[in-house]
Amino acid sequence: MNFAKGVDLTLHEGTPILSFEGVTVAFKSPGHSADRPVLSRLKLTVDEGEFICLLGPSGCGKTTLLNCVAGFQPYEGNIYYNGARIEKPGKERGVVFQEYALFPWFTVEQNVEFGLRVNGVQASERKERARHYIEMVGLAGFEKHYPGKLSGGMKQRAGLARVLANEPGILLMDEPFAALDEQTREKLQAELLGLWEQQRKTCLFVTHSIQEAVYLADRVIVLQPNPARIALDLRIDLPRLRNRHDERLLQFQSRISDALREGERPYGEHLSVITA
Ligand SMILES: Nc1ncnc2c1ncn2[C@@H]1O[C@H](COP(=O)(O)OP(=O)(O)OP(=O)(O)O)[C@@H](O)[C@H]1O
Repeated sequence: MNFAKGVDLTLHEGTPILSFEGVTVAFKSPGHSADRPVLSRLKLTVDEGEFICLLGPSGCGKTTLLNCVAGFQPYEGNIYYNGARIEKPGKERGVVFQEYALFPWFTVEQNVEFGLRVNGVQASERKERARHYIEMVGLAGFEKHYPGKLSGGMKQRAGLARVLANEPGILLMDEPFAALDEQTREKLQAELLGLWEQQRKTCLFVTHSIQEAVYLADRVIVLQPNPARIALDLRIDLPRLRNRHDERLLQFQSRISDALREGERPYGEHLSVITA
């Protein structure tokens, strides 16, 4: 796999690709007659090629937001991807889950080919694309292995290859490395940036780790709950690959940590919305 050592990957096109306009999602809440809003009139714009990390306390609505973009979650308001309102799932929006989402009875190769088969891609192209993406994520030689024989990191590589093979324009990643040990997680973070350098796909990446967010993102967005609001929208304007001990990275971490703590104050004590 290609690594992006020393290359400035911070620049992006600056063209909006994804926009949220007044997005509201409310769920039934036990014991309450009215639905409880998780997202309320949320506004957000994402530029093409931008790598965004979403952080926020558990239950604040990160997955709900991602699910809306994936087309899994009905919502009020509008979310436009590439000019079209998102109404349902589409192969231009690829989702990478924490739990790998591999079929245990399929080999790596068959898992990677699965989405292509569903989308009617011809056998010869399926084989070629599977080979290409399996190699890209560093799993060449493991094509015939079943997921049960792979480590957590390898499973997530296979999960990534499966999504990349559909050649989506945007990657929606919901805590994809959360289940991995720290060493593997750090390795995959660097590898993901290597892939991102090659492909420059827009990424929306949910994480609970401040360190992961500042290492990966162009922009870190901190959400606060009830309903989700953007408490911080912070641009991490440092070249990649970043040194995890860089003083500037630590300063970004402490701003994010402050924004997360802000939500722990009793209602009414909040400062106004902070932006970078
Ligand atoms: N289908 C649903 N029906 C009812 N409530 C739901 C549903 N999906 C999510 N919720 C509620 O909406 C809120 C936001 O959930 P969501 O999973 O988006 O949060 P999150 O920020 O991703 O949390 P975590 O960090 O723990 O994964 C939670 O209170 C959750 O219980």
